[in-house]
Amino acid sequence: MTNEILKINDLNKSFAKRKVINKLDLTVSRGDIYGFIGANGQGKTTTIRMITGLVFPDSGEILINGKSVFNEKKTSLKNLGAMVEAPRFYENLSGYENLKLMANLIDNVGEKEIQEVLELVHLSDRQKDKFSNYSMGMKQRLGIANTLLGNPDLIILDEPTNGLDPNGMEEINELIIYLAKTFQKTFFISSHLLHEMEGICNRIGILHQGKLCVEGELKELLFQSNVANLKELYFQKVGYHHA
Ligand SMILES: Nc1ncnc2c1ncn2[C@@H]1O[C@H](COP(=O)(O)OP(=O)(O)OP(=O)(O)O)[C@@H](O)[C@H]1O
Repeated sequence: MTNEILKINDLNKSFAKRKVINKLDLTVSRGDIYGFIGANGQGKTTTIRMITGLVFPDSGEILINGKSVFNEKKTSLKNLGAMVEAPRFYENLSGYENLKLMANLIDNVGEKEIQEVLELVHLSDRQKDKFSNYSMGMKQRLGIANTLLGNPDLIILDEPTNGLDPNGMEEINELIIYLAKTFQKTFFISSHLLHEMEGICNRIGILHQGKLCVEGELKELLFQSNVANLKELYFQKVGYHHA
């Protein structure tokens, strides 16, 4: 078992003639809460869609636990749970019914595990409510419950706190930290919310112009760059542009 749970080597992706991802290298180690940070349109979602096998790169390599997402798709993706953009569920089904449908797609996931993941995200007592009646925070938590089905080691969350109020954000952040500490889950979280990321991530990578302009342990990066926080680090590395 490799300590590098996610490894991206020399990844490239263009749409029409626009290069979005340009020689991207990235490493996530087991146990990290990794913040994948970048401004709007820098290619975070595109990268995540490539990691989850939804989009094909032009070239390069993505390994999960040392297994290629493109050459060994089934084995590599078995160890991955992902919530890409907003979680998509059936509005007229309950939270439970939605999870049950997702669980049916995964080998060896039964009733017990569905109830366990609902408990973990604090939705047990609302599992029979229709998804359409859930608050945004509840919808995100159901999305995270879905990523936990099948007990993967690596969880990818694309902007998990986008649109949530401070209380909803705190709930999601606490849940991520709890799952990482209690079940040794590794998280790869994309966001442009610097303060949020600083609060939960041990390691970060800043995506700028298609590649990482900085990657490493957050505390070390702040120390080495002689800055007080992630926001200062971000502007030091990326620069400040008037819109
Ligand atoms: N299928 C597609 N066809 C053409 N262009 C695309 C496609 N998907 C993404 N792009 C373009 O690629 C660039 C990166 O988009 P992406 O959604 O990956 O960025 P992002 O960092 O996730 O941004 P945001 O924070 O706004 O979600 C954008 O310019 C976008 O318009």
